[in-house]
Amino acid sequence: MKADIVFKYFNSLTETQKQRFLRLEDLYQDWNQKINVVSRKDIDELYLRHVLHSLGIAKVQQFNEGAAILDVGTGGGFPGIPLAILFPETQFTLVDAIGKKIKVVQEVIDALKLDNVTAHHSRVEELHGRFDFIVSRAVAAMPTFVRWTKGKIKKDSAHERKNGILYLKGGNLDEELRGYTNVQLFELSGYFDHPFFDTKKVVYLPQKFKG
Ligand SMILES: C[S@@+](CC[C@H](N)C(=O)[O-])C[C@H]1O[C@@H](n2cnc3c(N)ncnc32)[C@H](O)[C@@H]1O
Repeated sequence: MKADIVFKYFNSLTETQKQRFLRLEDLYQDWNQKINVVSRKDIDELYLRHVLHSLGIAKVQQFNEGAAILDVGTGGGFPGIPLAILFPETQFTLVDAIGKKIKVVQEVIDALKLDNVTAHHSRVEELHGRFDFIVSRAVAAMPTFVRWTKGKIKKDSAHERKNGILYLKGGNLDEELRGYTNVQLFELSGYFDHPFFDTKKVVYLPQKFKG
């Protein structure tokens, strides 16, 4: 069973969570035939490259009940959908600038009856509201991303860690992250034993407030 790789690293899932993870394969296979939201190469490795990778954020930060999380540029729903399955008491907002991607995300939300997720067709710069954490993968370089999401993080923290950005990135980030003195990198190879994660990281950038 392909979802086993997820169950191996998240071994205290409820039956509902397991069933939801298991359904992702059929849902994405089906939707990908109609609208290409996940690259053809990656769809065969959905649980490794998309689901488990998304859940790497959860190894770094557990989200509290009632917390608000924004997934910027969610595409087909990553990392937002796997995280919303894992944290059913946390509220997730998934946003993407491309309508057909949000249509797929909405179909997945409906099929799984995920009542803790809302999906919006919008550029993030035009979205209102404030969130505890902003999560993302493969959307923009950090300086652009920080500019787009400015003013969207709540000042008061509901978690031990300060509110901020949790971004899934790979490769050498020295150049891109130069100038962010408060950034922290978490190597996913420390949590998941598979070559796919060799260069993968969660980049945590705490929100800075003036005054
Ligand atoms: C490479 S895809 C990544 C999708 C998903 N995060 C993943 O990792 O599978 C980048 C996505 O970001 C979206 N995007 C880019 N700029 C955006 C913006 N300013 N606001 C909202 N979505 C944006 C694009 O429409 C696209 O779906």
